Amino acid sequence: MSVKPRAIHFGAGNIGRGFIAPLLRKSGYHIVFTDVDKGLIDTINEERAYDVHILDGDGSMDGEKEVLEVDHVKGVLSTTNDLIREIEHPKLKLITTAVGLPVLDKIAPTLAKGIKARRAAGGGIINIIACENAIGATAQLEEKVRAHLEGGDAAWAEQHVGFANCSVDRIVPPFSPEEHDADSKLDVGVEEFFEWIVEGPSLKGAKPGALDVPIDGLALTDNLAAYNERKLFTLNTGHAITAYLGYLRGFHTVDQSIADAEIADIVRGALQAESGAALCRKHKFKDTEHEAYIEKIITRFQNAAVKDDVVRVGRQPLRKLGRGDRLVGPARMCVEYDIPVRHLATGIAAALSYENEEDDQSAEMRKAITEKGLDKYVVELTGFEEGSDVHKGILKSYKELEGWKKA
Ligand SMILES: NC(=O)C1=CN([C@@H]2O[C@H](COP(=O)(O)OP(=O)(O)OC[C@H]3O[C@@H](n4cnc5c(N)ncnc54)[C@H](O)[C@@H]3O)[C@@H](O)[C@H]2O)C=CC1
Ligand SMILES: O=P(O)(O)OC[C@H]1O[C@](O)(CO)[C@@H](O)[C@@H]1O
Repeated sequence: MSVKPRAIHFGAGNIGRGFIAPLLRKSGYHIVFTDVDKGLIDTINEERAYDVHILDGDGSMDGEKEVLEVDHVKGVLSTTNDLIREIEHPKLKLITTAVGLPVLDKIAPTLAKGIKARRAAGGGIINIIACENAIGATAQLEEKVRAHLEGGDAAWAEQHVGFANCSVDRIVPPFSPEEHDADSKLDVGVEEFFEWIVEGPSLKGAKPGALDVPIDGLALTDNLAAYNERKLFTLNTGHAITAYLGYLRGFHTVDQSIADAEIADIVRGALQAESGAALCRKHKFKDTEHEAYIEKIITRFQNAAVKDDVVRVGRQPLRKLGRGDRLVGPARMCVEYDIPVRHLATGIAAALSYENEEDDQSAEMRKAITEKGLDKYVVELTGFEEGSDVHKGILKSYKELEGWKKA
């Protein structure tokens, strides 16, 4: 008897359609997208399929290397009871999310309601994986879901719902169907590279530590912390620095920015001698392998076919300046290992210099710098003491970058 497993994916956006769904579909899952965007859900239900354009080409086919179809998809609005019925569905095996970290708060009550309904319907085990750019995103979601469960429901969830953290890596910027002569506005453009690493021991199922229906392209690990930090403090660190410095220089895309020799030197300096050195010390990555990992990432930034906007990559600078996030996080790790952080300090200063009225966090940051003064604000944001080497380095770079703005 065929299994026909089902998966619900929260957030039918770029990562959902361009990364998670294609892998699930290839592995035999039927995908139910759920989103707050009614227009998007209606389109999914009208079209039932879309194409994923692999943007790693040589310039022929508009920079496209391959086009892959994702079919058998449907959509339900996340604000309706249809979603609860989907969570009850006996063939449901997996729930994934890619909605943005702050949105996990909003979906947690719905997930808890769905879990209660699944228990009442006599449903079986499911696993939940939050595919967001943050360390421990699923653990954060789990805590929020559990806050809405009590008594028998909480005990049932303990036995029947696995919450597994993961690291997700694929560059999926907004895609223009018109530019690519694409058939559907659901189509999405992605780089060829992807990496999805999931914490195996947290998964529940017939075989502990594994999914009952394995996903081709998903790797399991019992050491997620290392891969999570490797990805966030390399890909995201380099990407953010490239974006903020590029923005200051007036570039529009990541590939334009990384083609600037000075920017590329700063990014390499931050990733190799600083975050890379700390990551290798902490997680015992081999130097040569880590160097190759960095170089592969720089090649990915150079991919002109994805046309990744620096404004997208730099979005929400205050989140990116969080103490555990991609800029301050690796700098703090370097300090722990006595590694000087000249280039990371420049990256932090570039984020602090980000001036884009259309980004609420940029506006909030500019206001705070004016009201509190940069010295104090850097202490508040980063936790680095006033007068420490890193603190001084950030202030010095911030001044130097003022010259970039005028250039
Ligand atoms: N785009 C990328 O290259 C990558 C993104 N990520 C992470 O994936 C997450 C999603 O990013 P994108 O796909 O780029 O964003 P996106 O904006 O393209 O998609 C997010 C989707 O979530 C939906 N949504 C918002 N609130 C919702 C709610 N309450 N319930 C259900 N759906 C809701 C939105 O309507 C939208 O369709 C973020 O955490 C991002 O950091 C991670 C790796 C790569
Ligand atoms: O999605 P965020 O966290 O705002 O950051 C953008 C980053 O996420 C990615 O979309 C994928 O990791 C990168 O392109 C970029 O570094």
